[in-house]
Amino acid sequence: STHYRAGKKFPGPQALPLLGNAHNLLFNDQRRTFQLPRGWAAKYGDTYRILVRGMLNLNAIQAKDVEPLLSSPKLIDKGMIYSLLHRFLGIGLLNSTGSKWQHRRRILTPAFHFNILPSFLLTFQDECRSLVAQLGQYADKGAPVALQPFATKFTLNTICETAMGVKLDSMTMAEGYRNKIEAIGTMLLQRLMNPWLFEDFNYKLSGLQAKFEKLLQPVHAFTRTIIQQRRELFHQNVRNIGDFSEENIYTNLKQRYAMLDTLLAAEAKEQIDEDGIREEVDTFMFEGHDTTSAAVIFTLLLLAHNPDVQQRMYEELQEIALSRSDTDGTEFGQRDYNELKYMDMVLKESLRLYPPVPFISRNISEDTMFGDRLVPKDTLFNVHIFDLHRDPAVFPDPDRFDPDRFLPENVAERNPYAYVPFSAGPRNCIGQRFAILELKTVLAAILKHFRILPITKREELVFVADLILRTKDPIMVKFERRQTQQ
Ligand code: HEM
Repeated sequence: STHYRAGKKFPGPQALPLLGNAHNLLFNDQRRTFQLPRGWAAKYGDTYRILVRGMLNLNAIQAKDVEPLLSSPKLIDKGMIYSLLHRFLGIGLLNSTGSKWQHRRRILTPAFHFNILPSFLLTFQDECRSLVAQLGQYADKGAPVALQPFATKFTLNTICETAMGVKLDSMTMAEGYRNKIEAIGTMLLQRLMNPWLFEDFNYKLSGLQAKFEKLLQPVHAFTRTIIQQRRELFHQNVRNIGDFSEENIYTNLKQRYAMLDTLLAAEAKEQIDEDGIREEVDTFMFEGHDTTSAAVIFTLLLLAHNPDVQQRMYEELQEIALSRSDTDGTEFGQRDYNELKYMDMVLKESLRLYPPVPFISRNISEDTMFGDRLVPKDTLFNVHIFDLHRDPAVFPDPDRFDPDRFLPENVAERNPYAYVPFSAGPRNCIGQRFAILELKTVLAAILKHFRILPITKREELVFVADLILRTKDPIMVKFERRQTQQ
């Protein structure tokens, strides 16, 4: 077939007649499933192919093939794995395509404009105060901290308030909602790990479908209730304001702006209906919390092992605090966070080594040339961000943590597609600036109060296959109060 012939131009493990490479993929546990592509990346050192059910499956690990894929305005269809998310998220910004995606992206882009970020910053800082108080209790006891529950609670609270305008901590439903979101993640993963469960028929037969629906029901109901409550508030306000113009939505509301308000304004203009709003709100809740949580965890781990880097970040924070022109409050403003150039480099290097989204996937929607090789329509084209970020030709000694890799002069020398933690091109992460500001806020808050001491070693990390970069065992550090606090 076309796929078989096209595949011959790419290196890859031997494919068996009929089976293709199914024998390589089946019966692996999560740990081996994560390791398998790492081994292939090292062995082939170039985009490699596998054949699954007669379909060509290409795996890019270098900028030269990532660039034409991600920069293309045409190759924007997501891979089939994303269809597992349909029942949960509907077909929203993350997994829609074509004109629907374009329309939604146009509606939602203003919600992430840099003018909006300051209102989100207030929420980040509220949640940081609560996080620092919790970590302080562990510091005082000298007890180790397993980072995941703290980081996830922080990011889920933050996204709930910024996307939906709901403070989770104030609600009895909060724990329940958090637990269900986590259980949904676990079930999605279970399905991902067992390809025979991909078929809806098999999923139903296994009894898992019913269990999944039972989890989804209250989560969807929660989102729907929030939308209805917020719609009432929104229309009360808008009646006063008199129109739906953008500056009114963002600046004149009595309550803090939430992304949902942008969707409600679009609804009032009949650009989206209630199910559409729910799709987008659930998408933000899903995409916006686990990713950022992973970034918090791995950055703290790296800092625990690099006290000199912590010290430099701490000094930078003090420098900015001293040089501030707007001394109206004690908290940093958006401009102050923008000045944290060294912290920025540290974060970038952390997202290089531990990209929260280690893997993305596209369905090639038309025959396309990659260099001198034809990639036929309906090829599944994966980008292994984890391996791309460890290309030794671009990042020498790739496992070494070195923020200087992101000095402007070093960045200038690289192909920008060699480093894509937020993807790139038309389908890049809409929440990128939001995430970076959130990460800077939480790092600043933690470094101001604590030294981070190591417990888990980097060499001990055992990664497991998942939608988000995750380890088999908890990642632990210790927090120690700084003597001098300002
Ligand atoms: C460190 C944190 C984050 C990382 C590493 C990250 C990474 C990514 C990546 C790699 C993609 C491309 C996915 C693909 O091609 O399938 C993406 C898309 C997306 N992200 Fe993020 N993300 C982060 C935070 C966020 C936040 C905070 C939000 C929302 C508030 C968000 C919302 C989205 C959405 C809606 C998309 C789909 C965009 C589209 O297809 O038009 N992300 N993200």
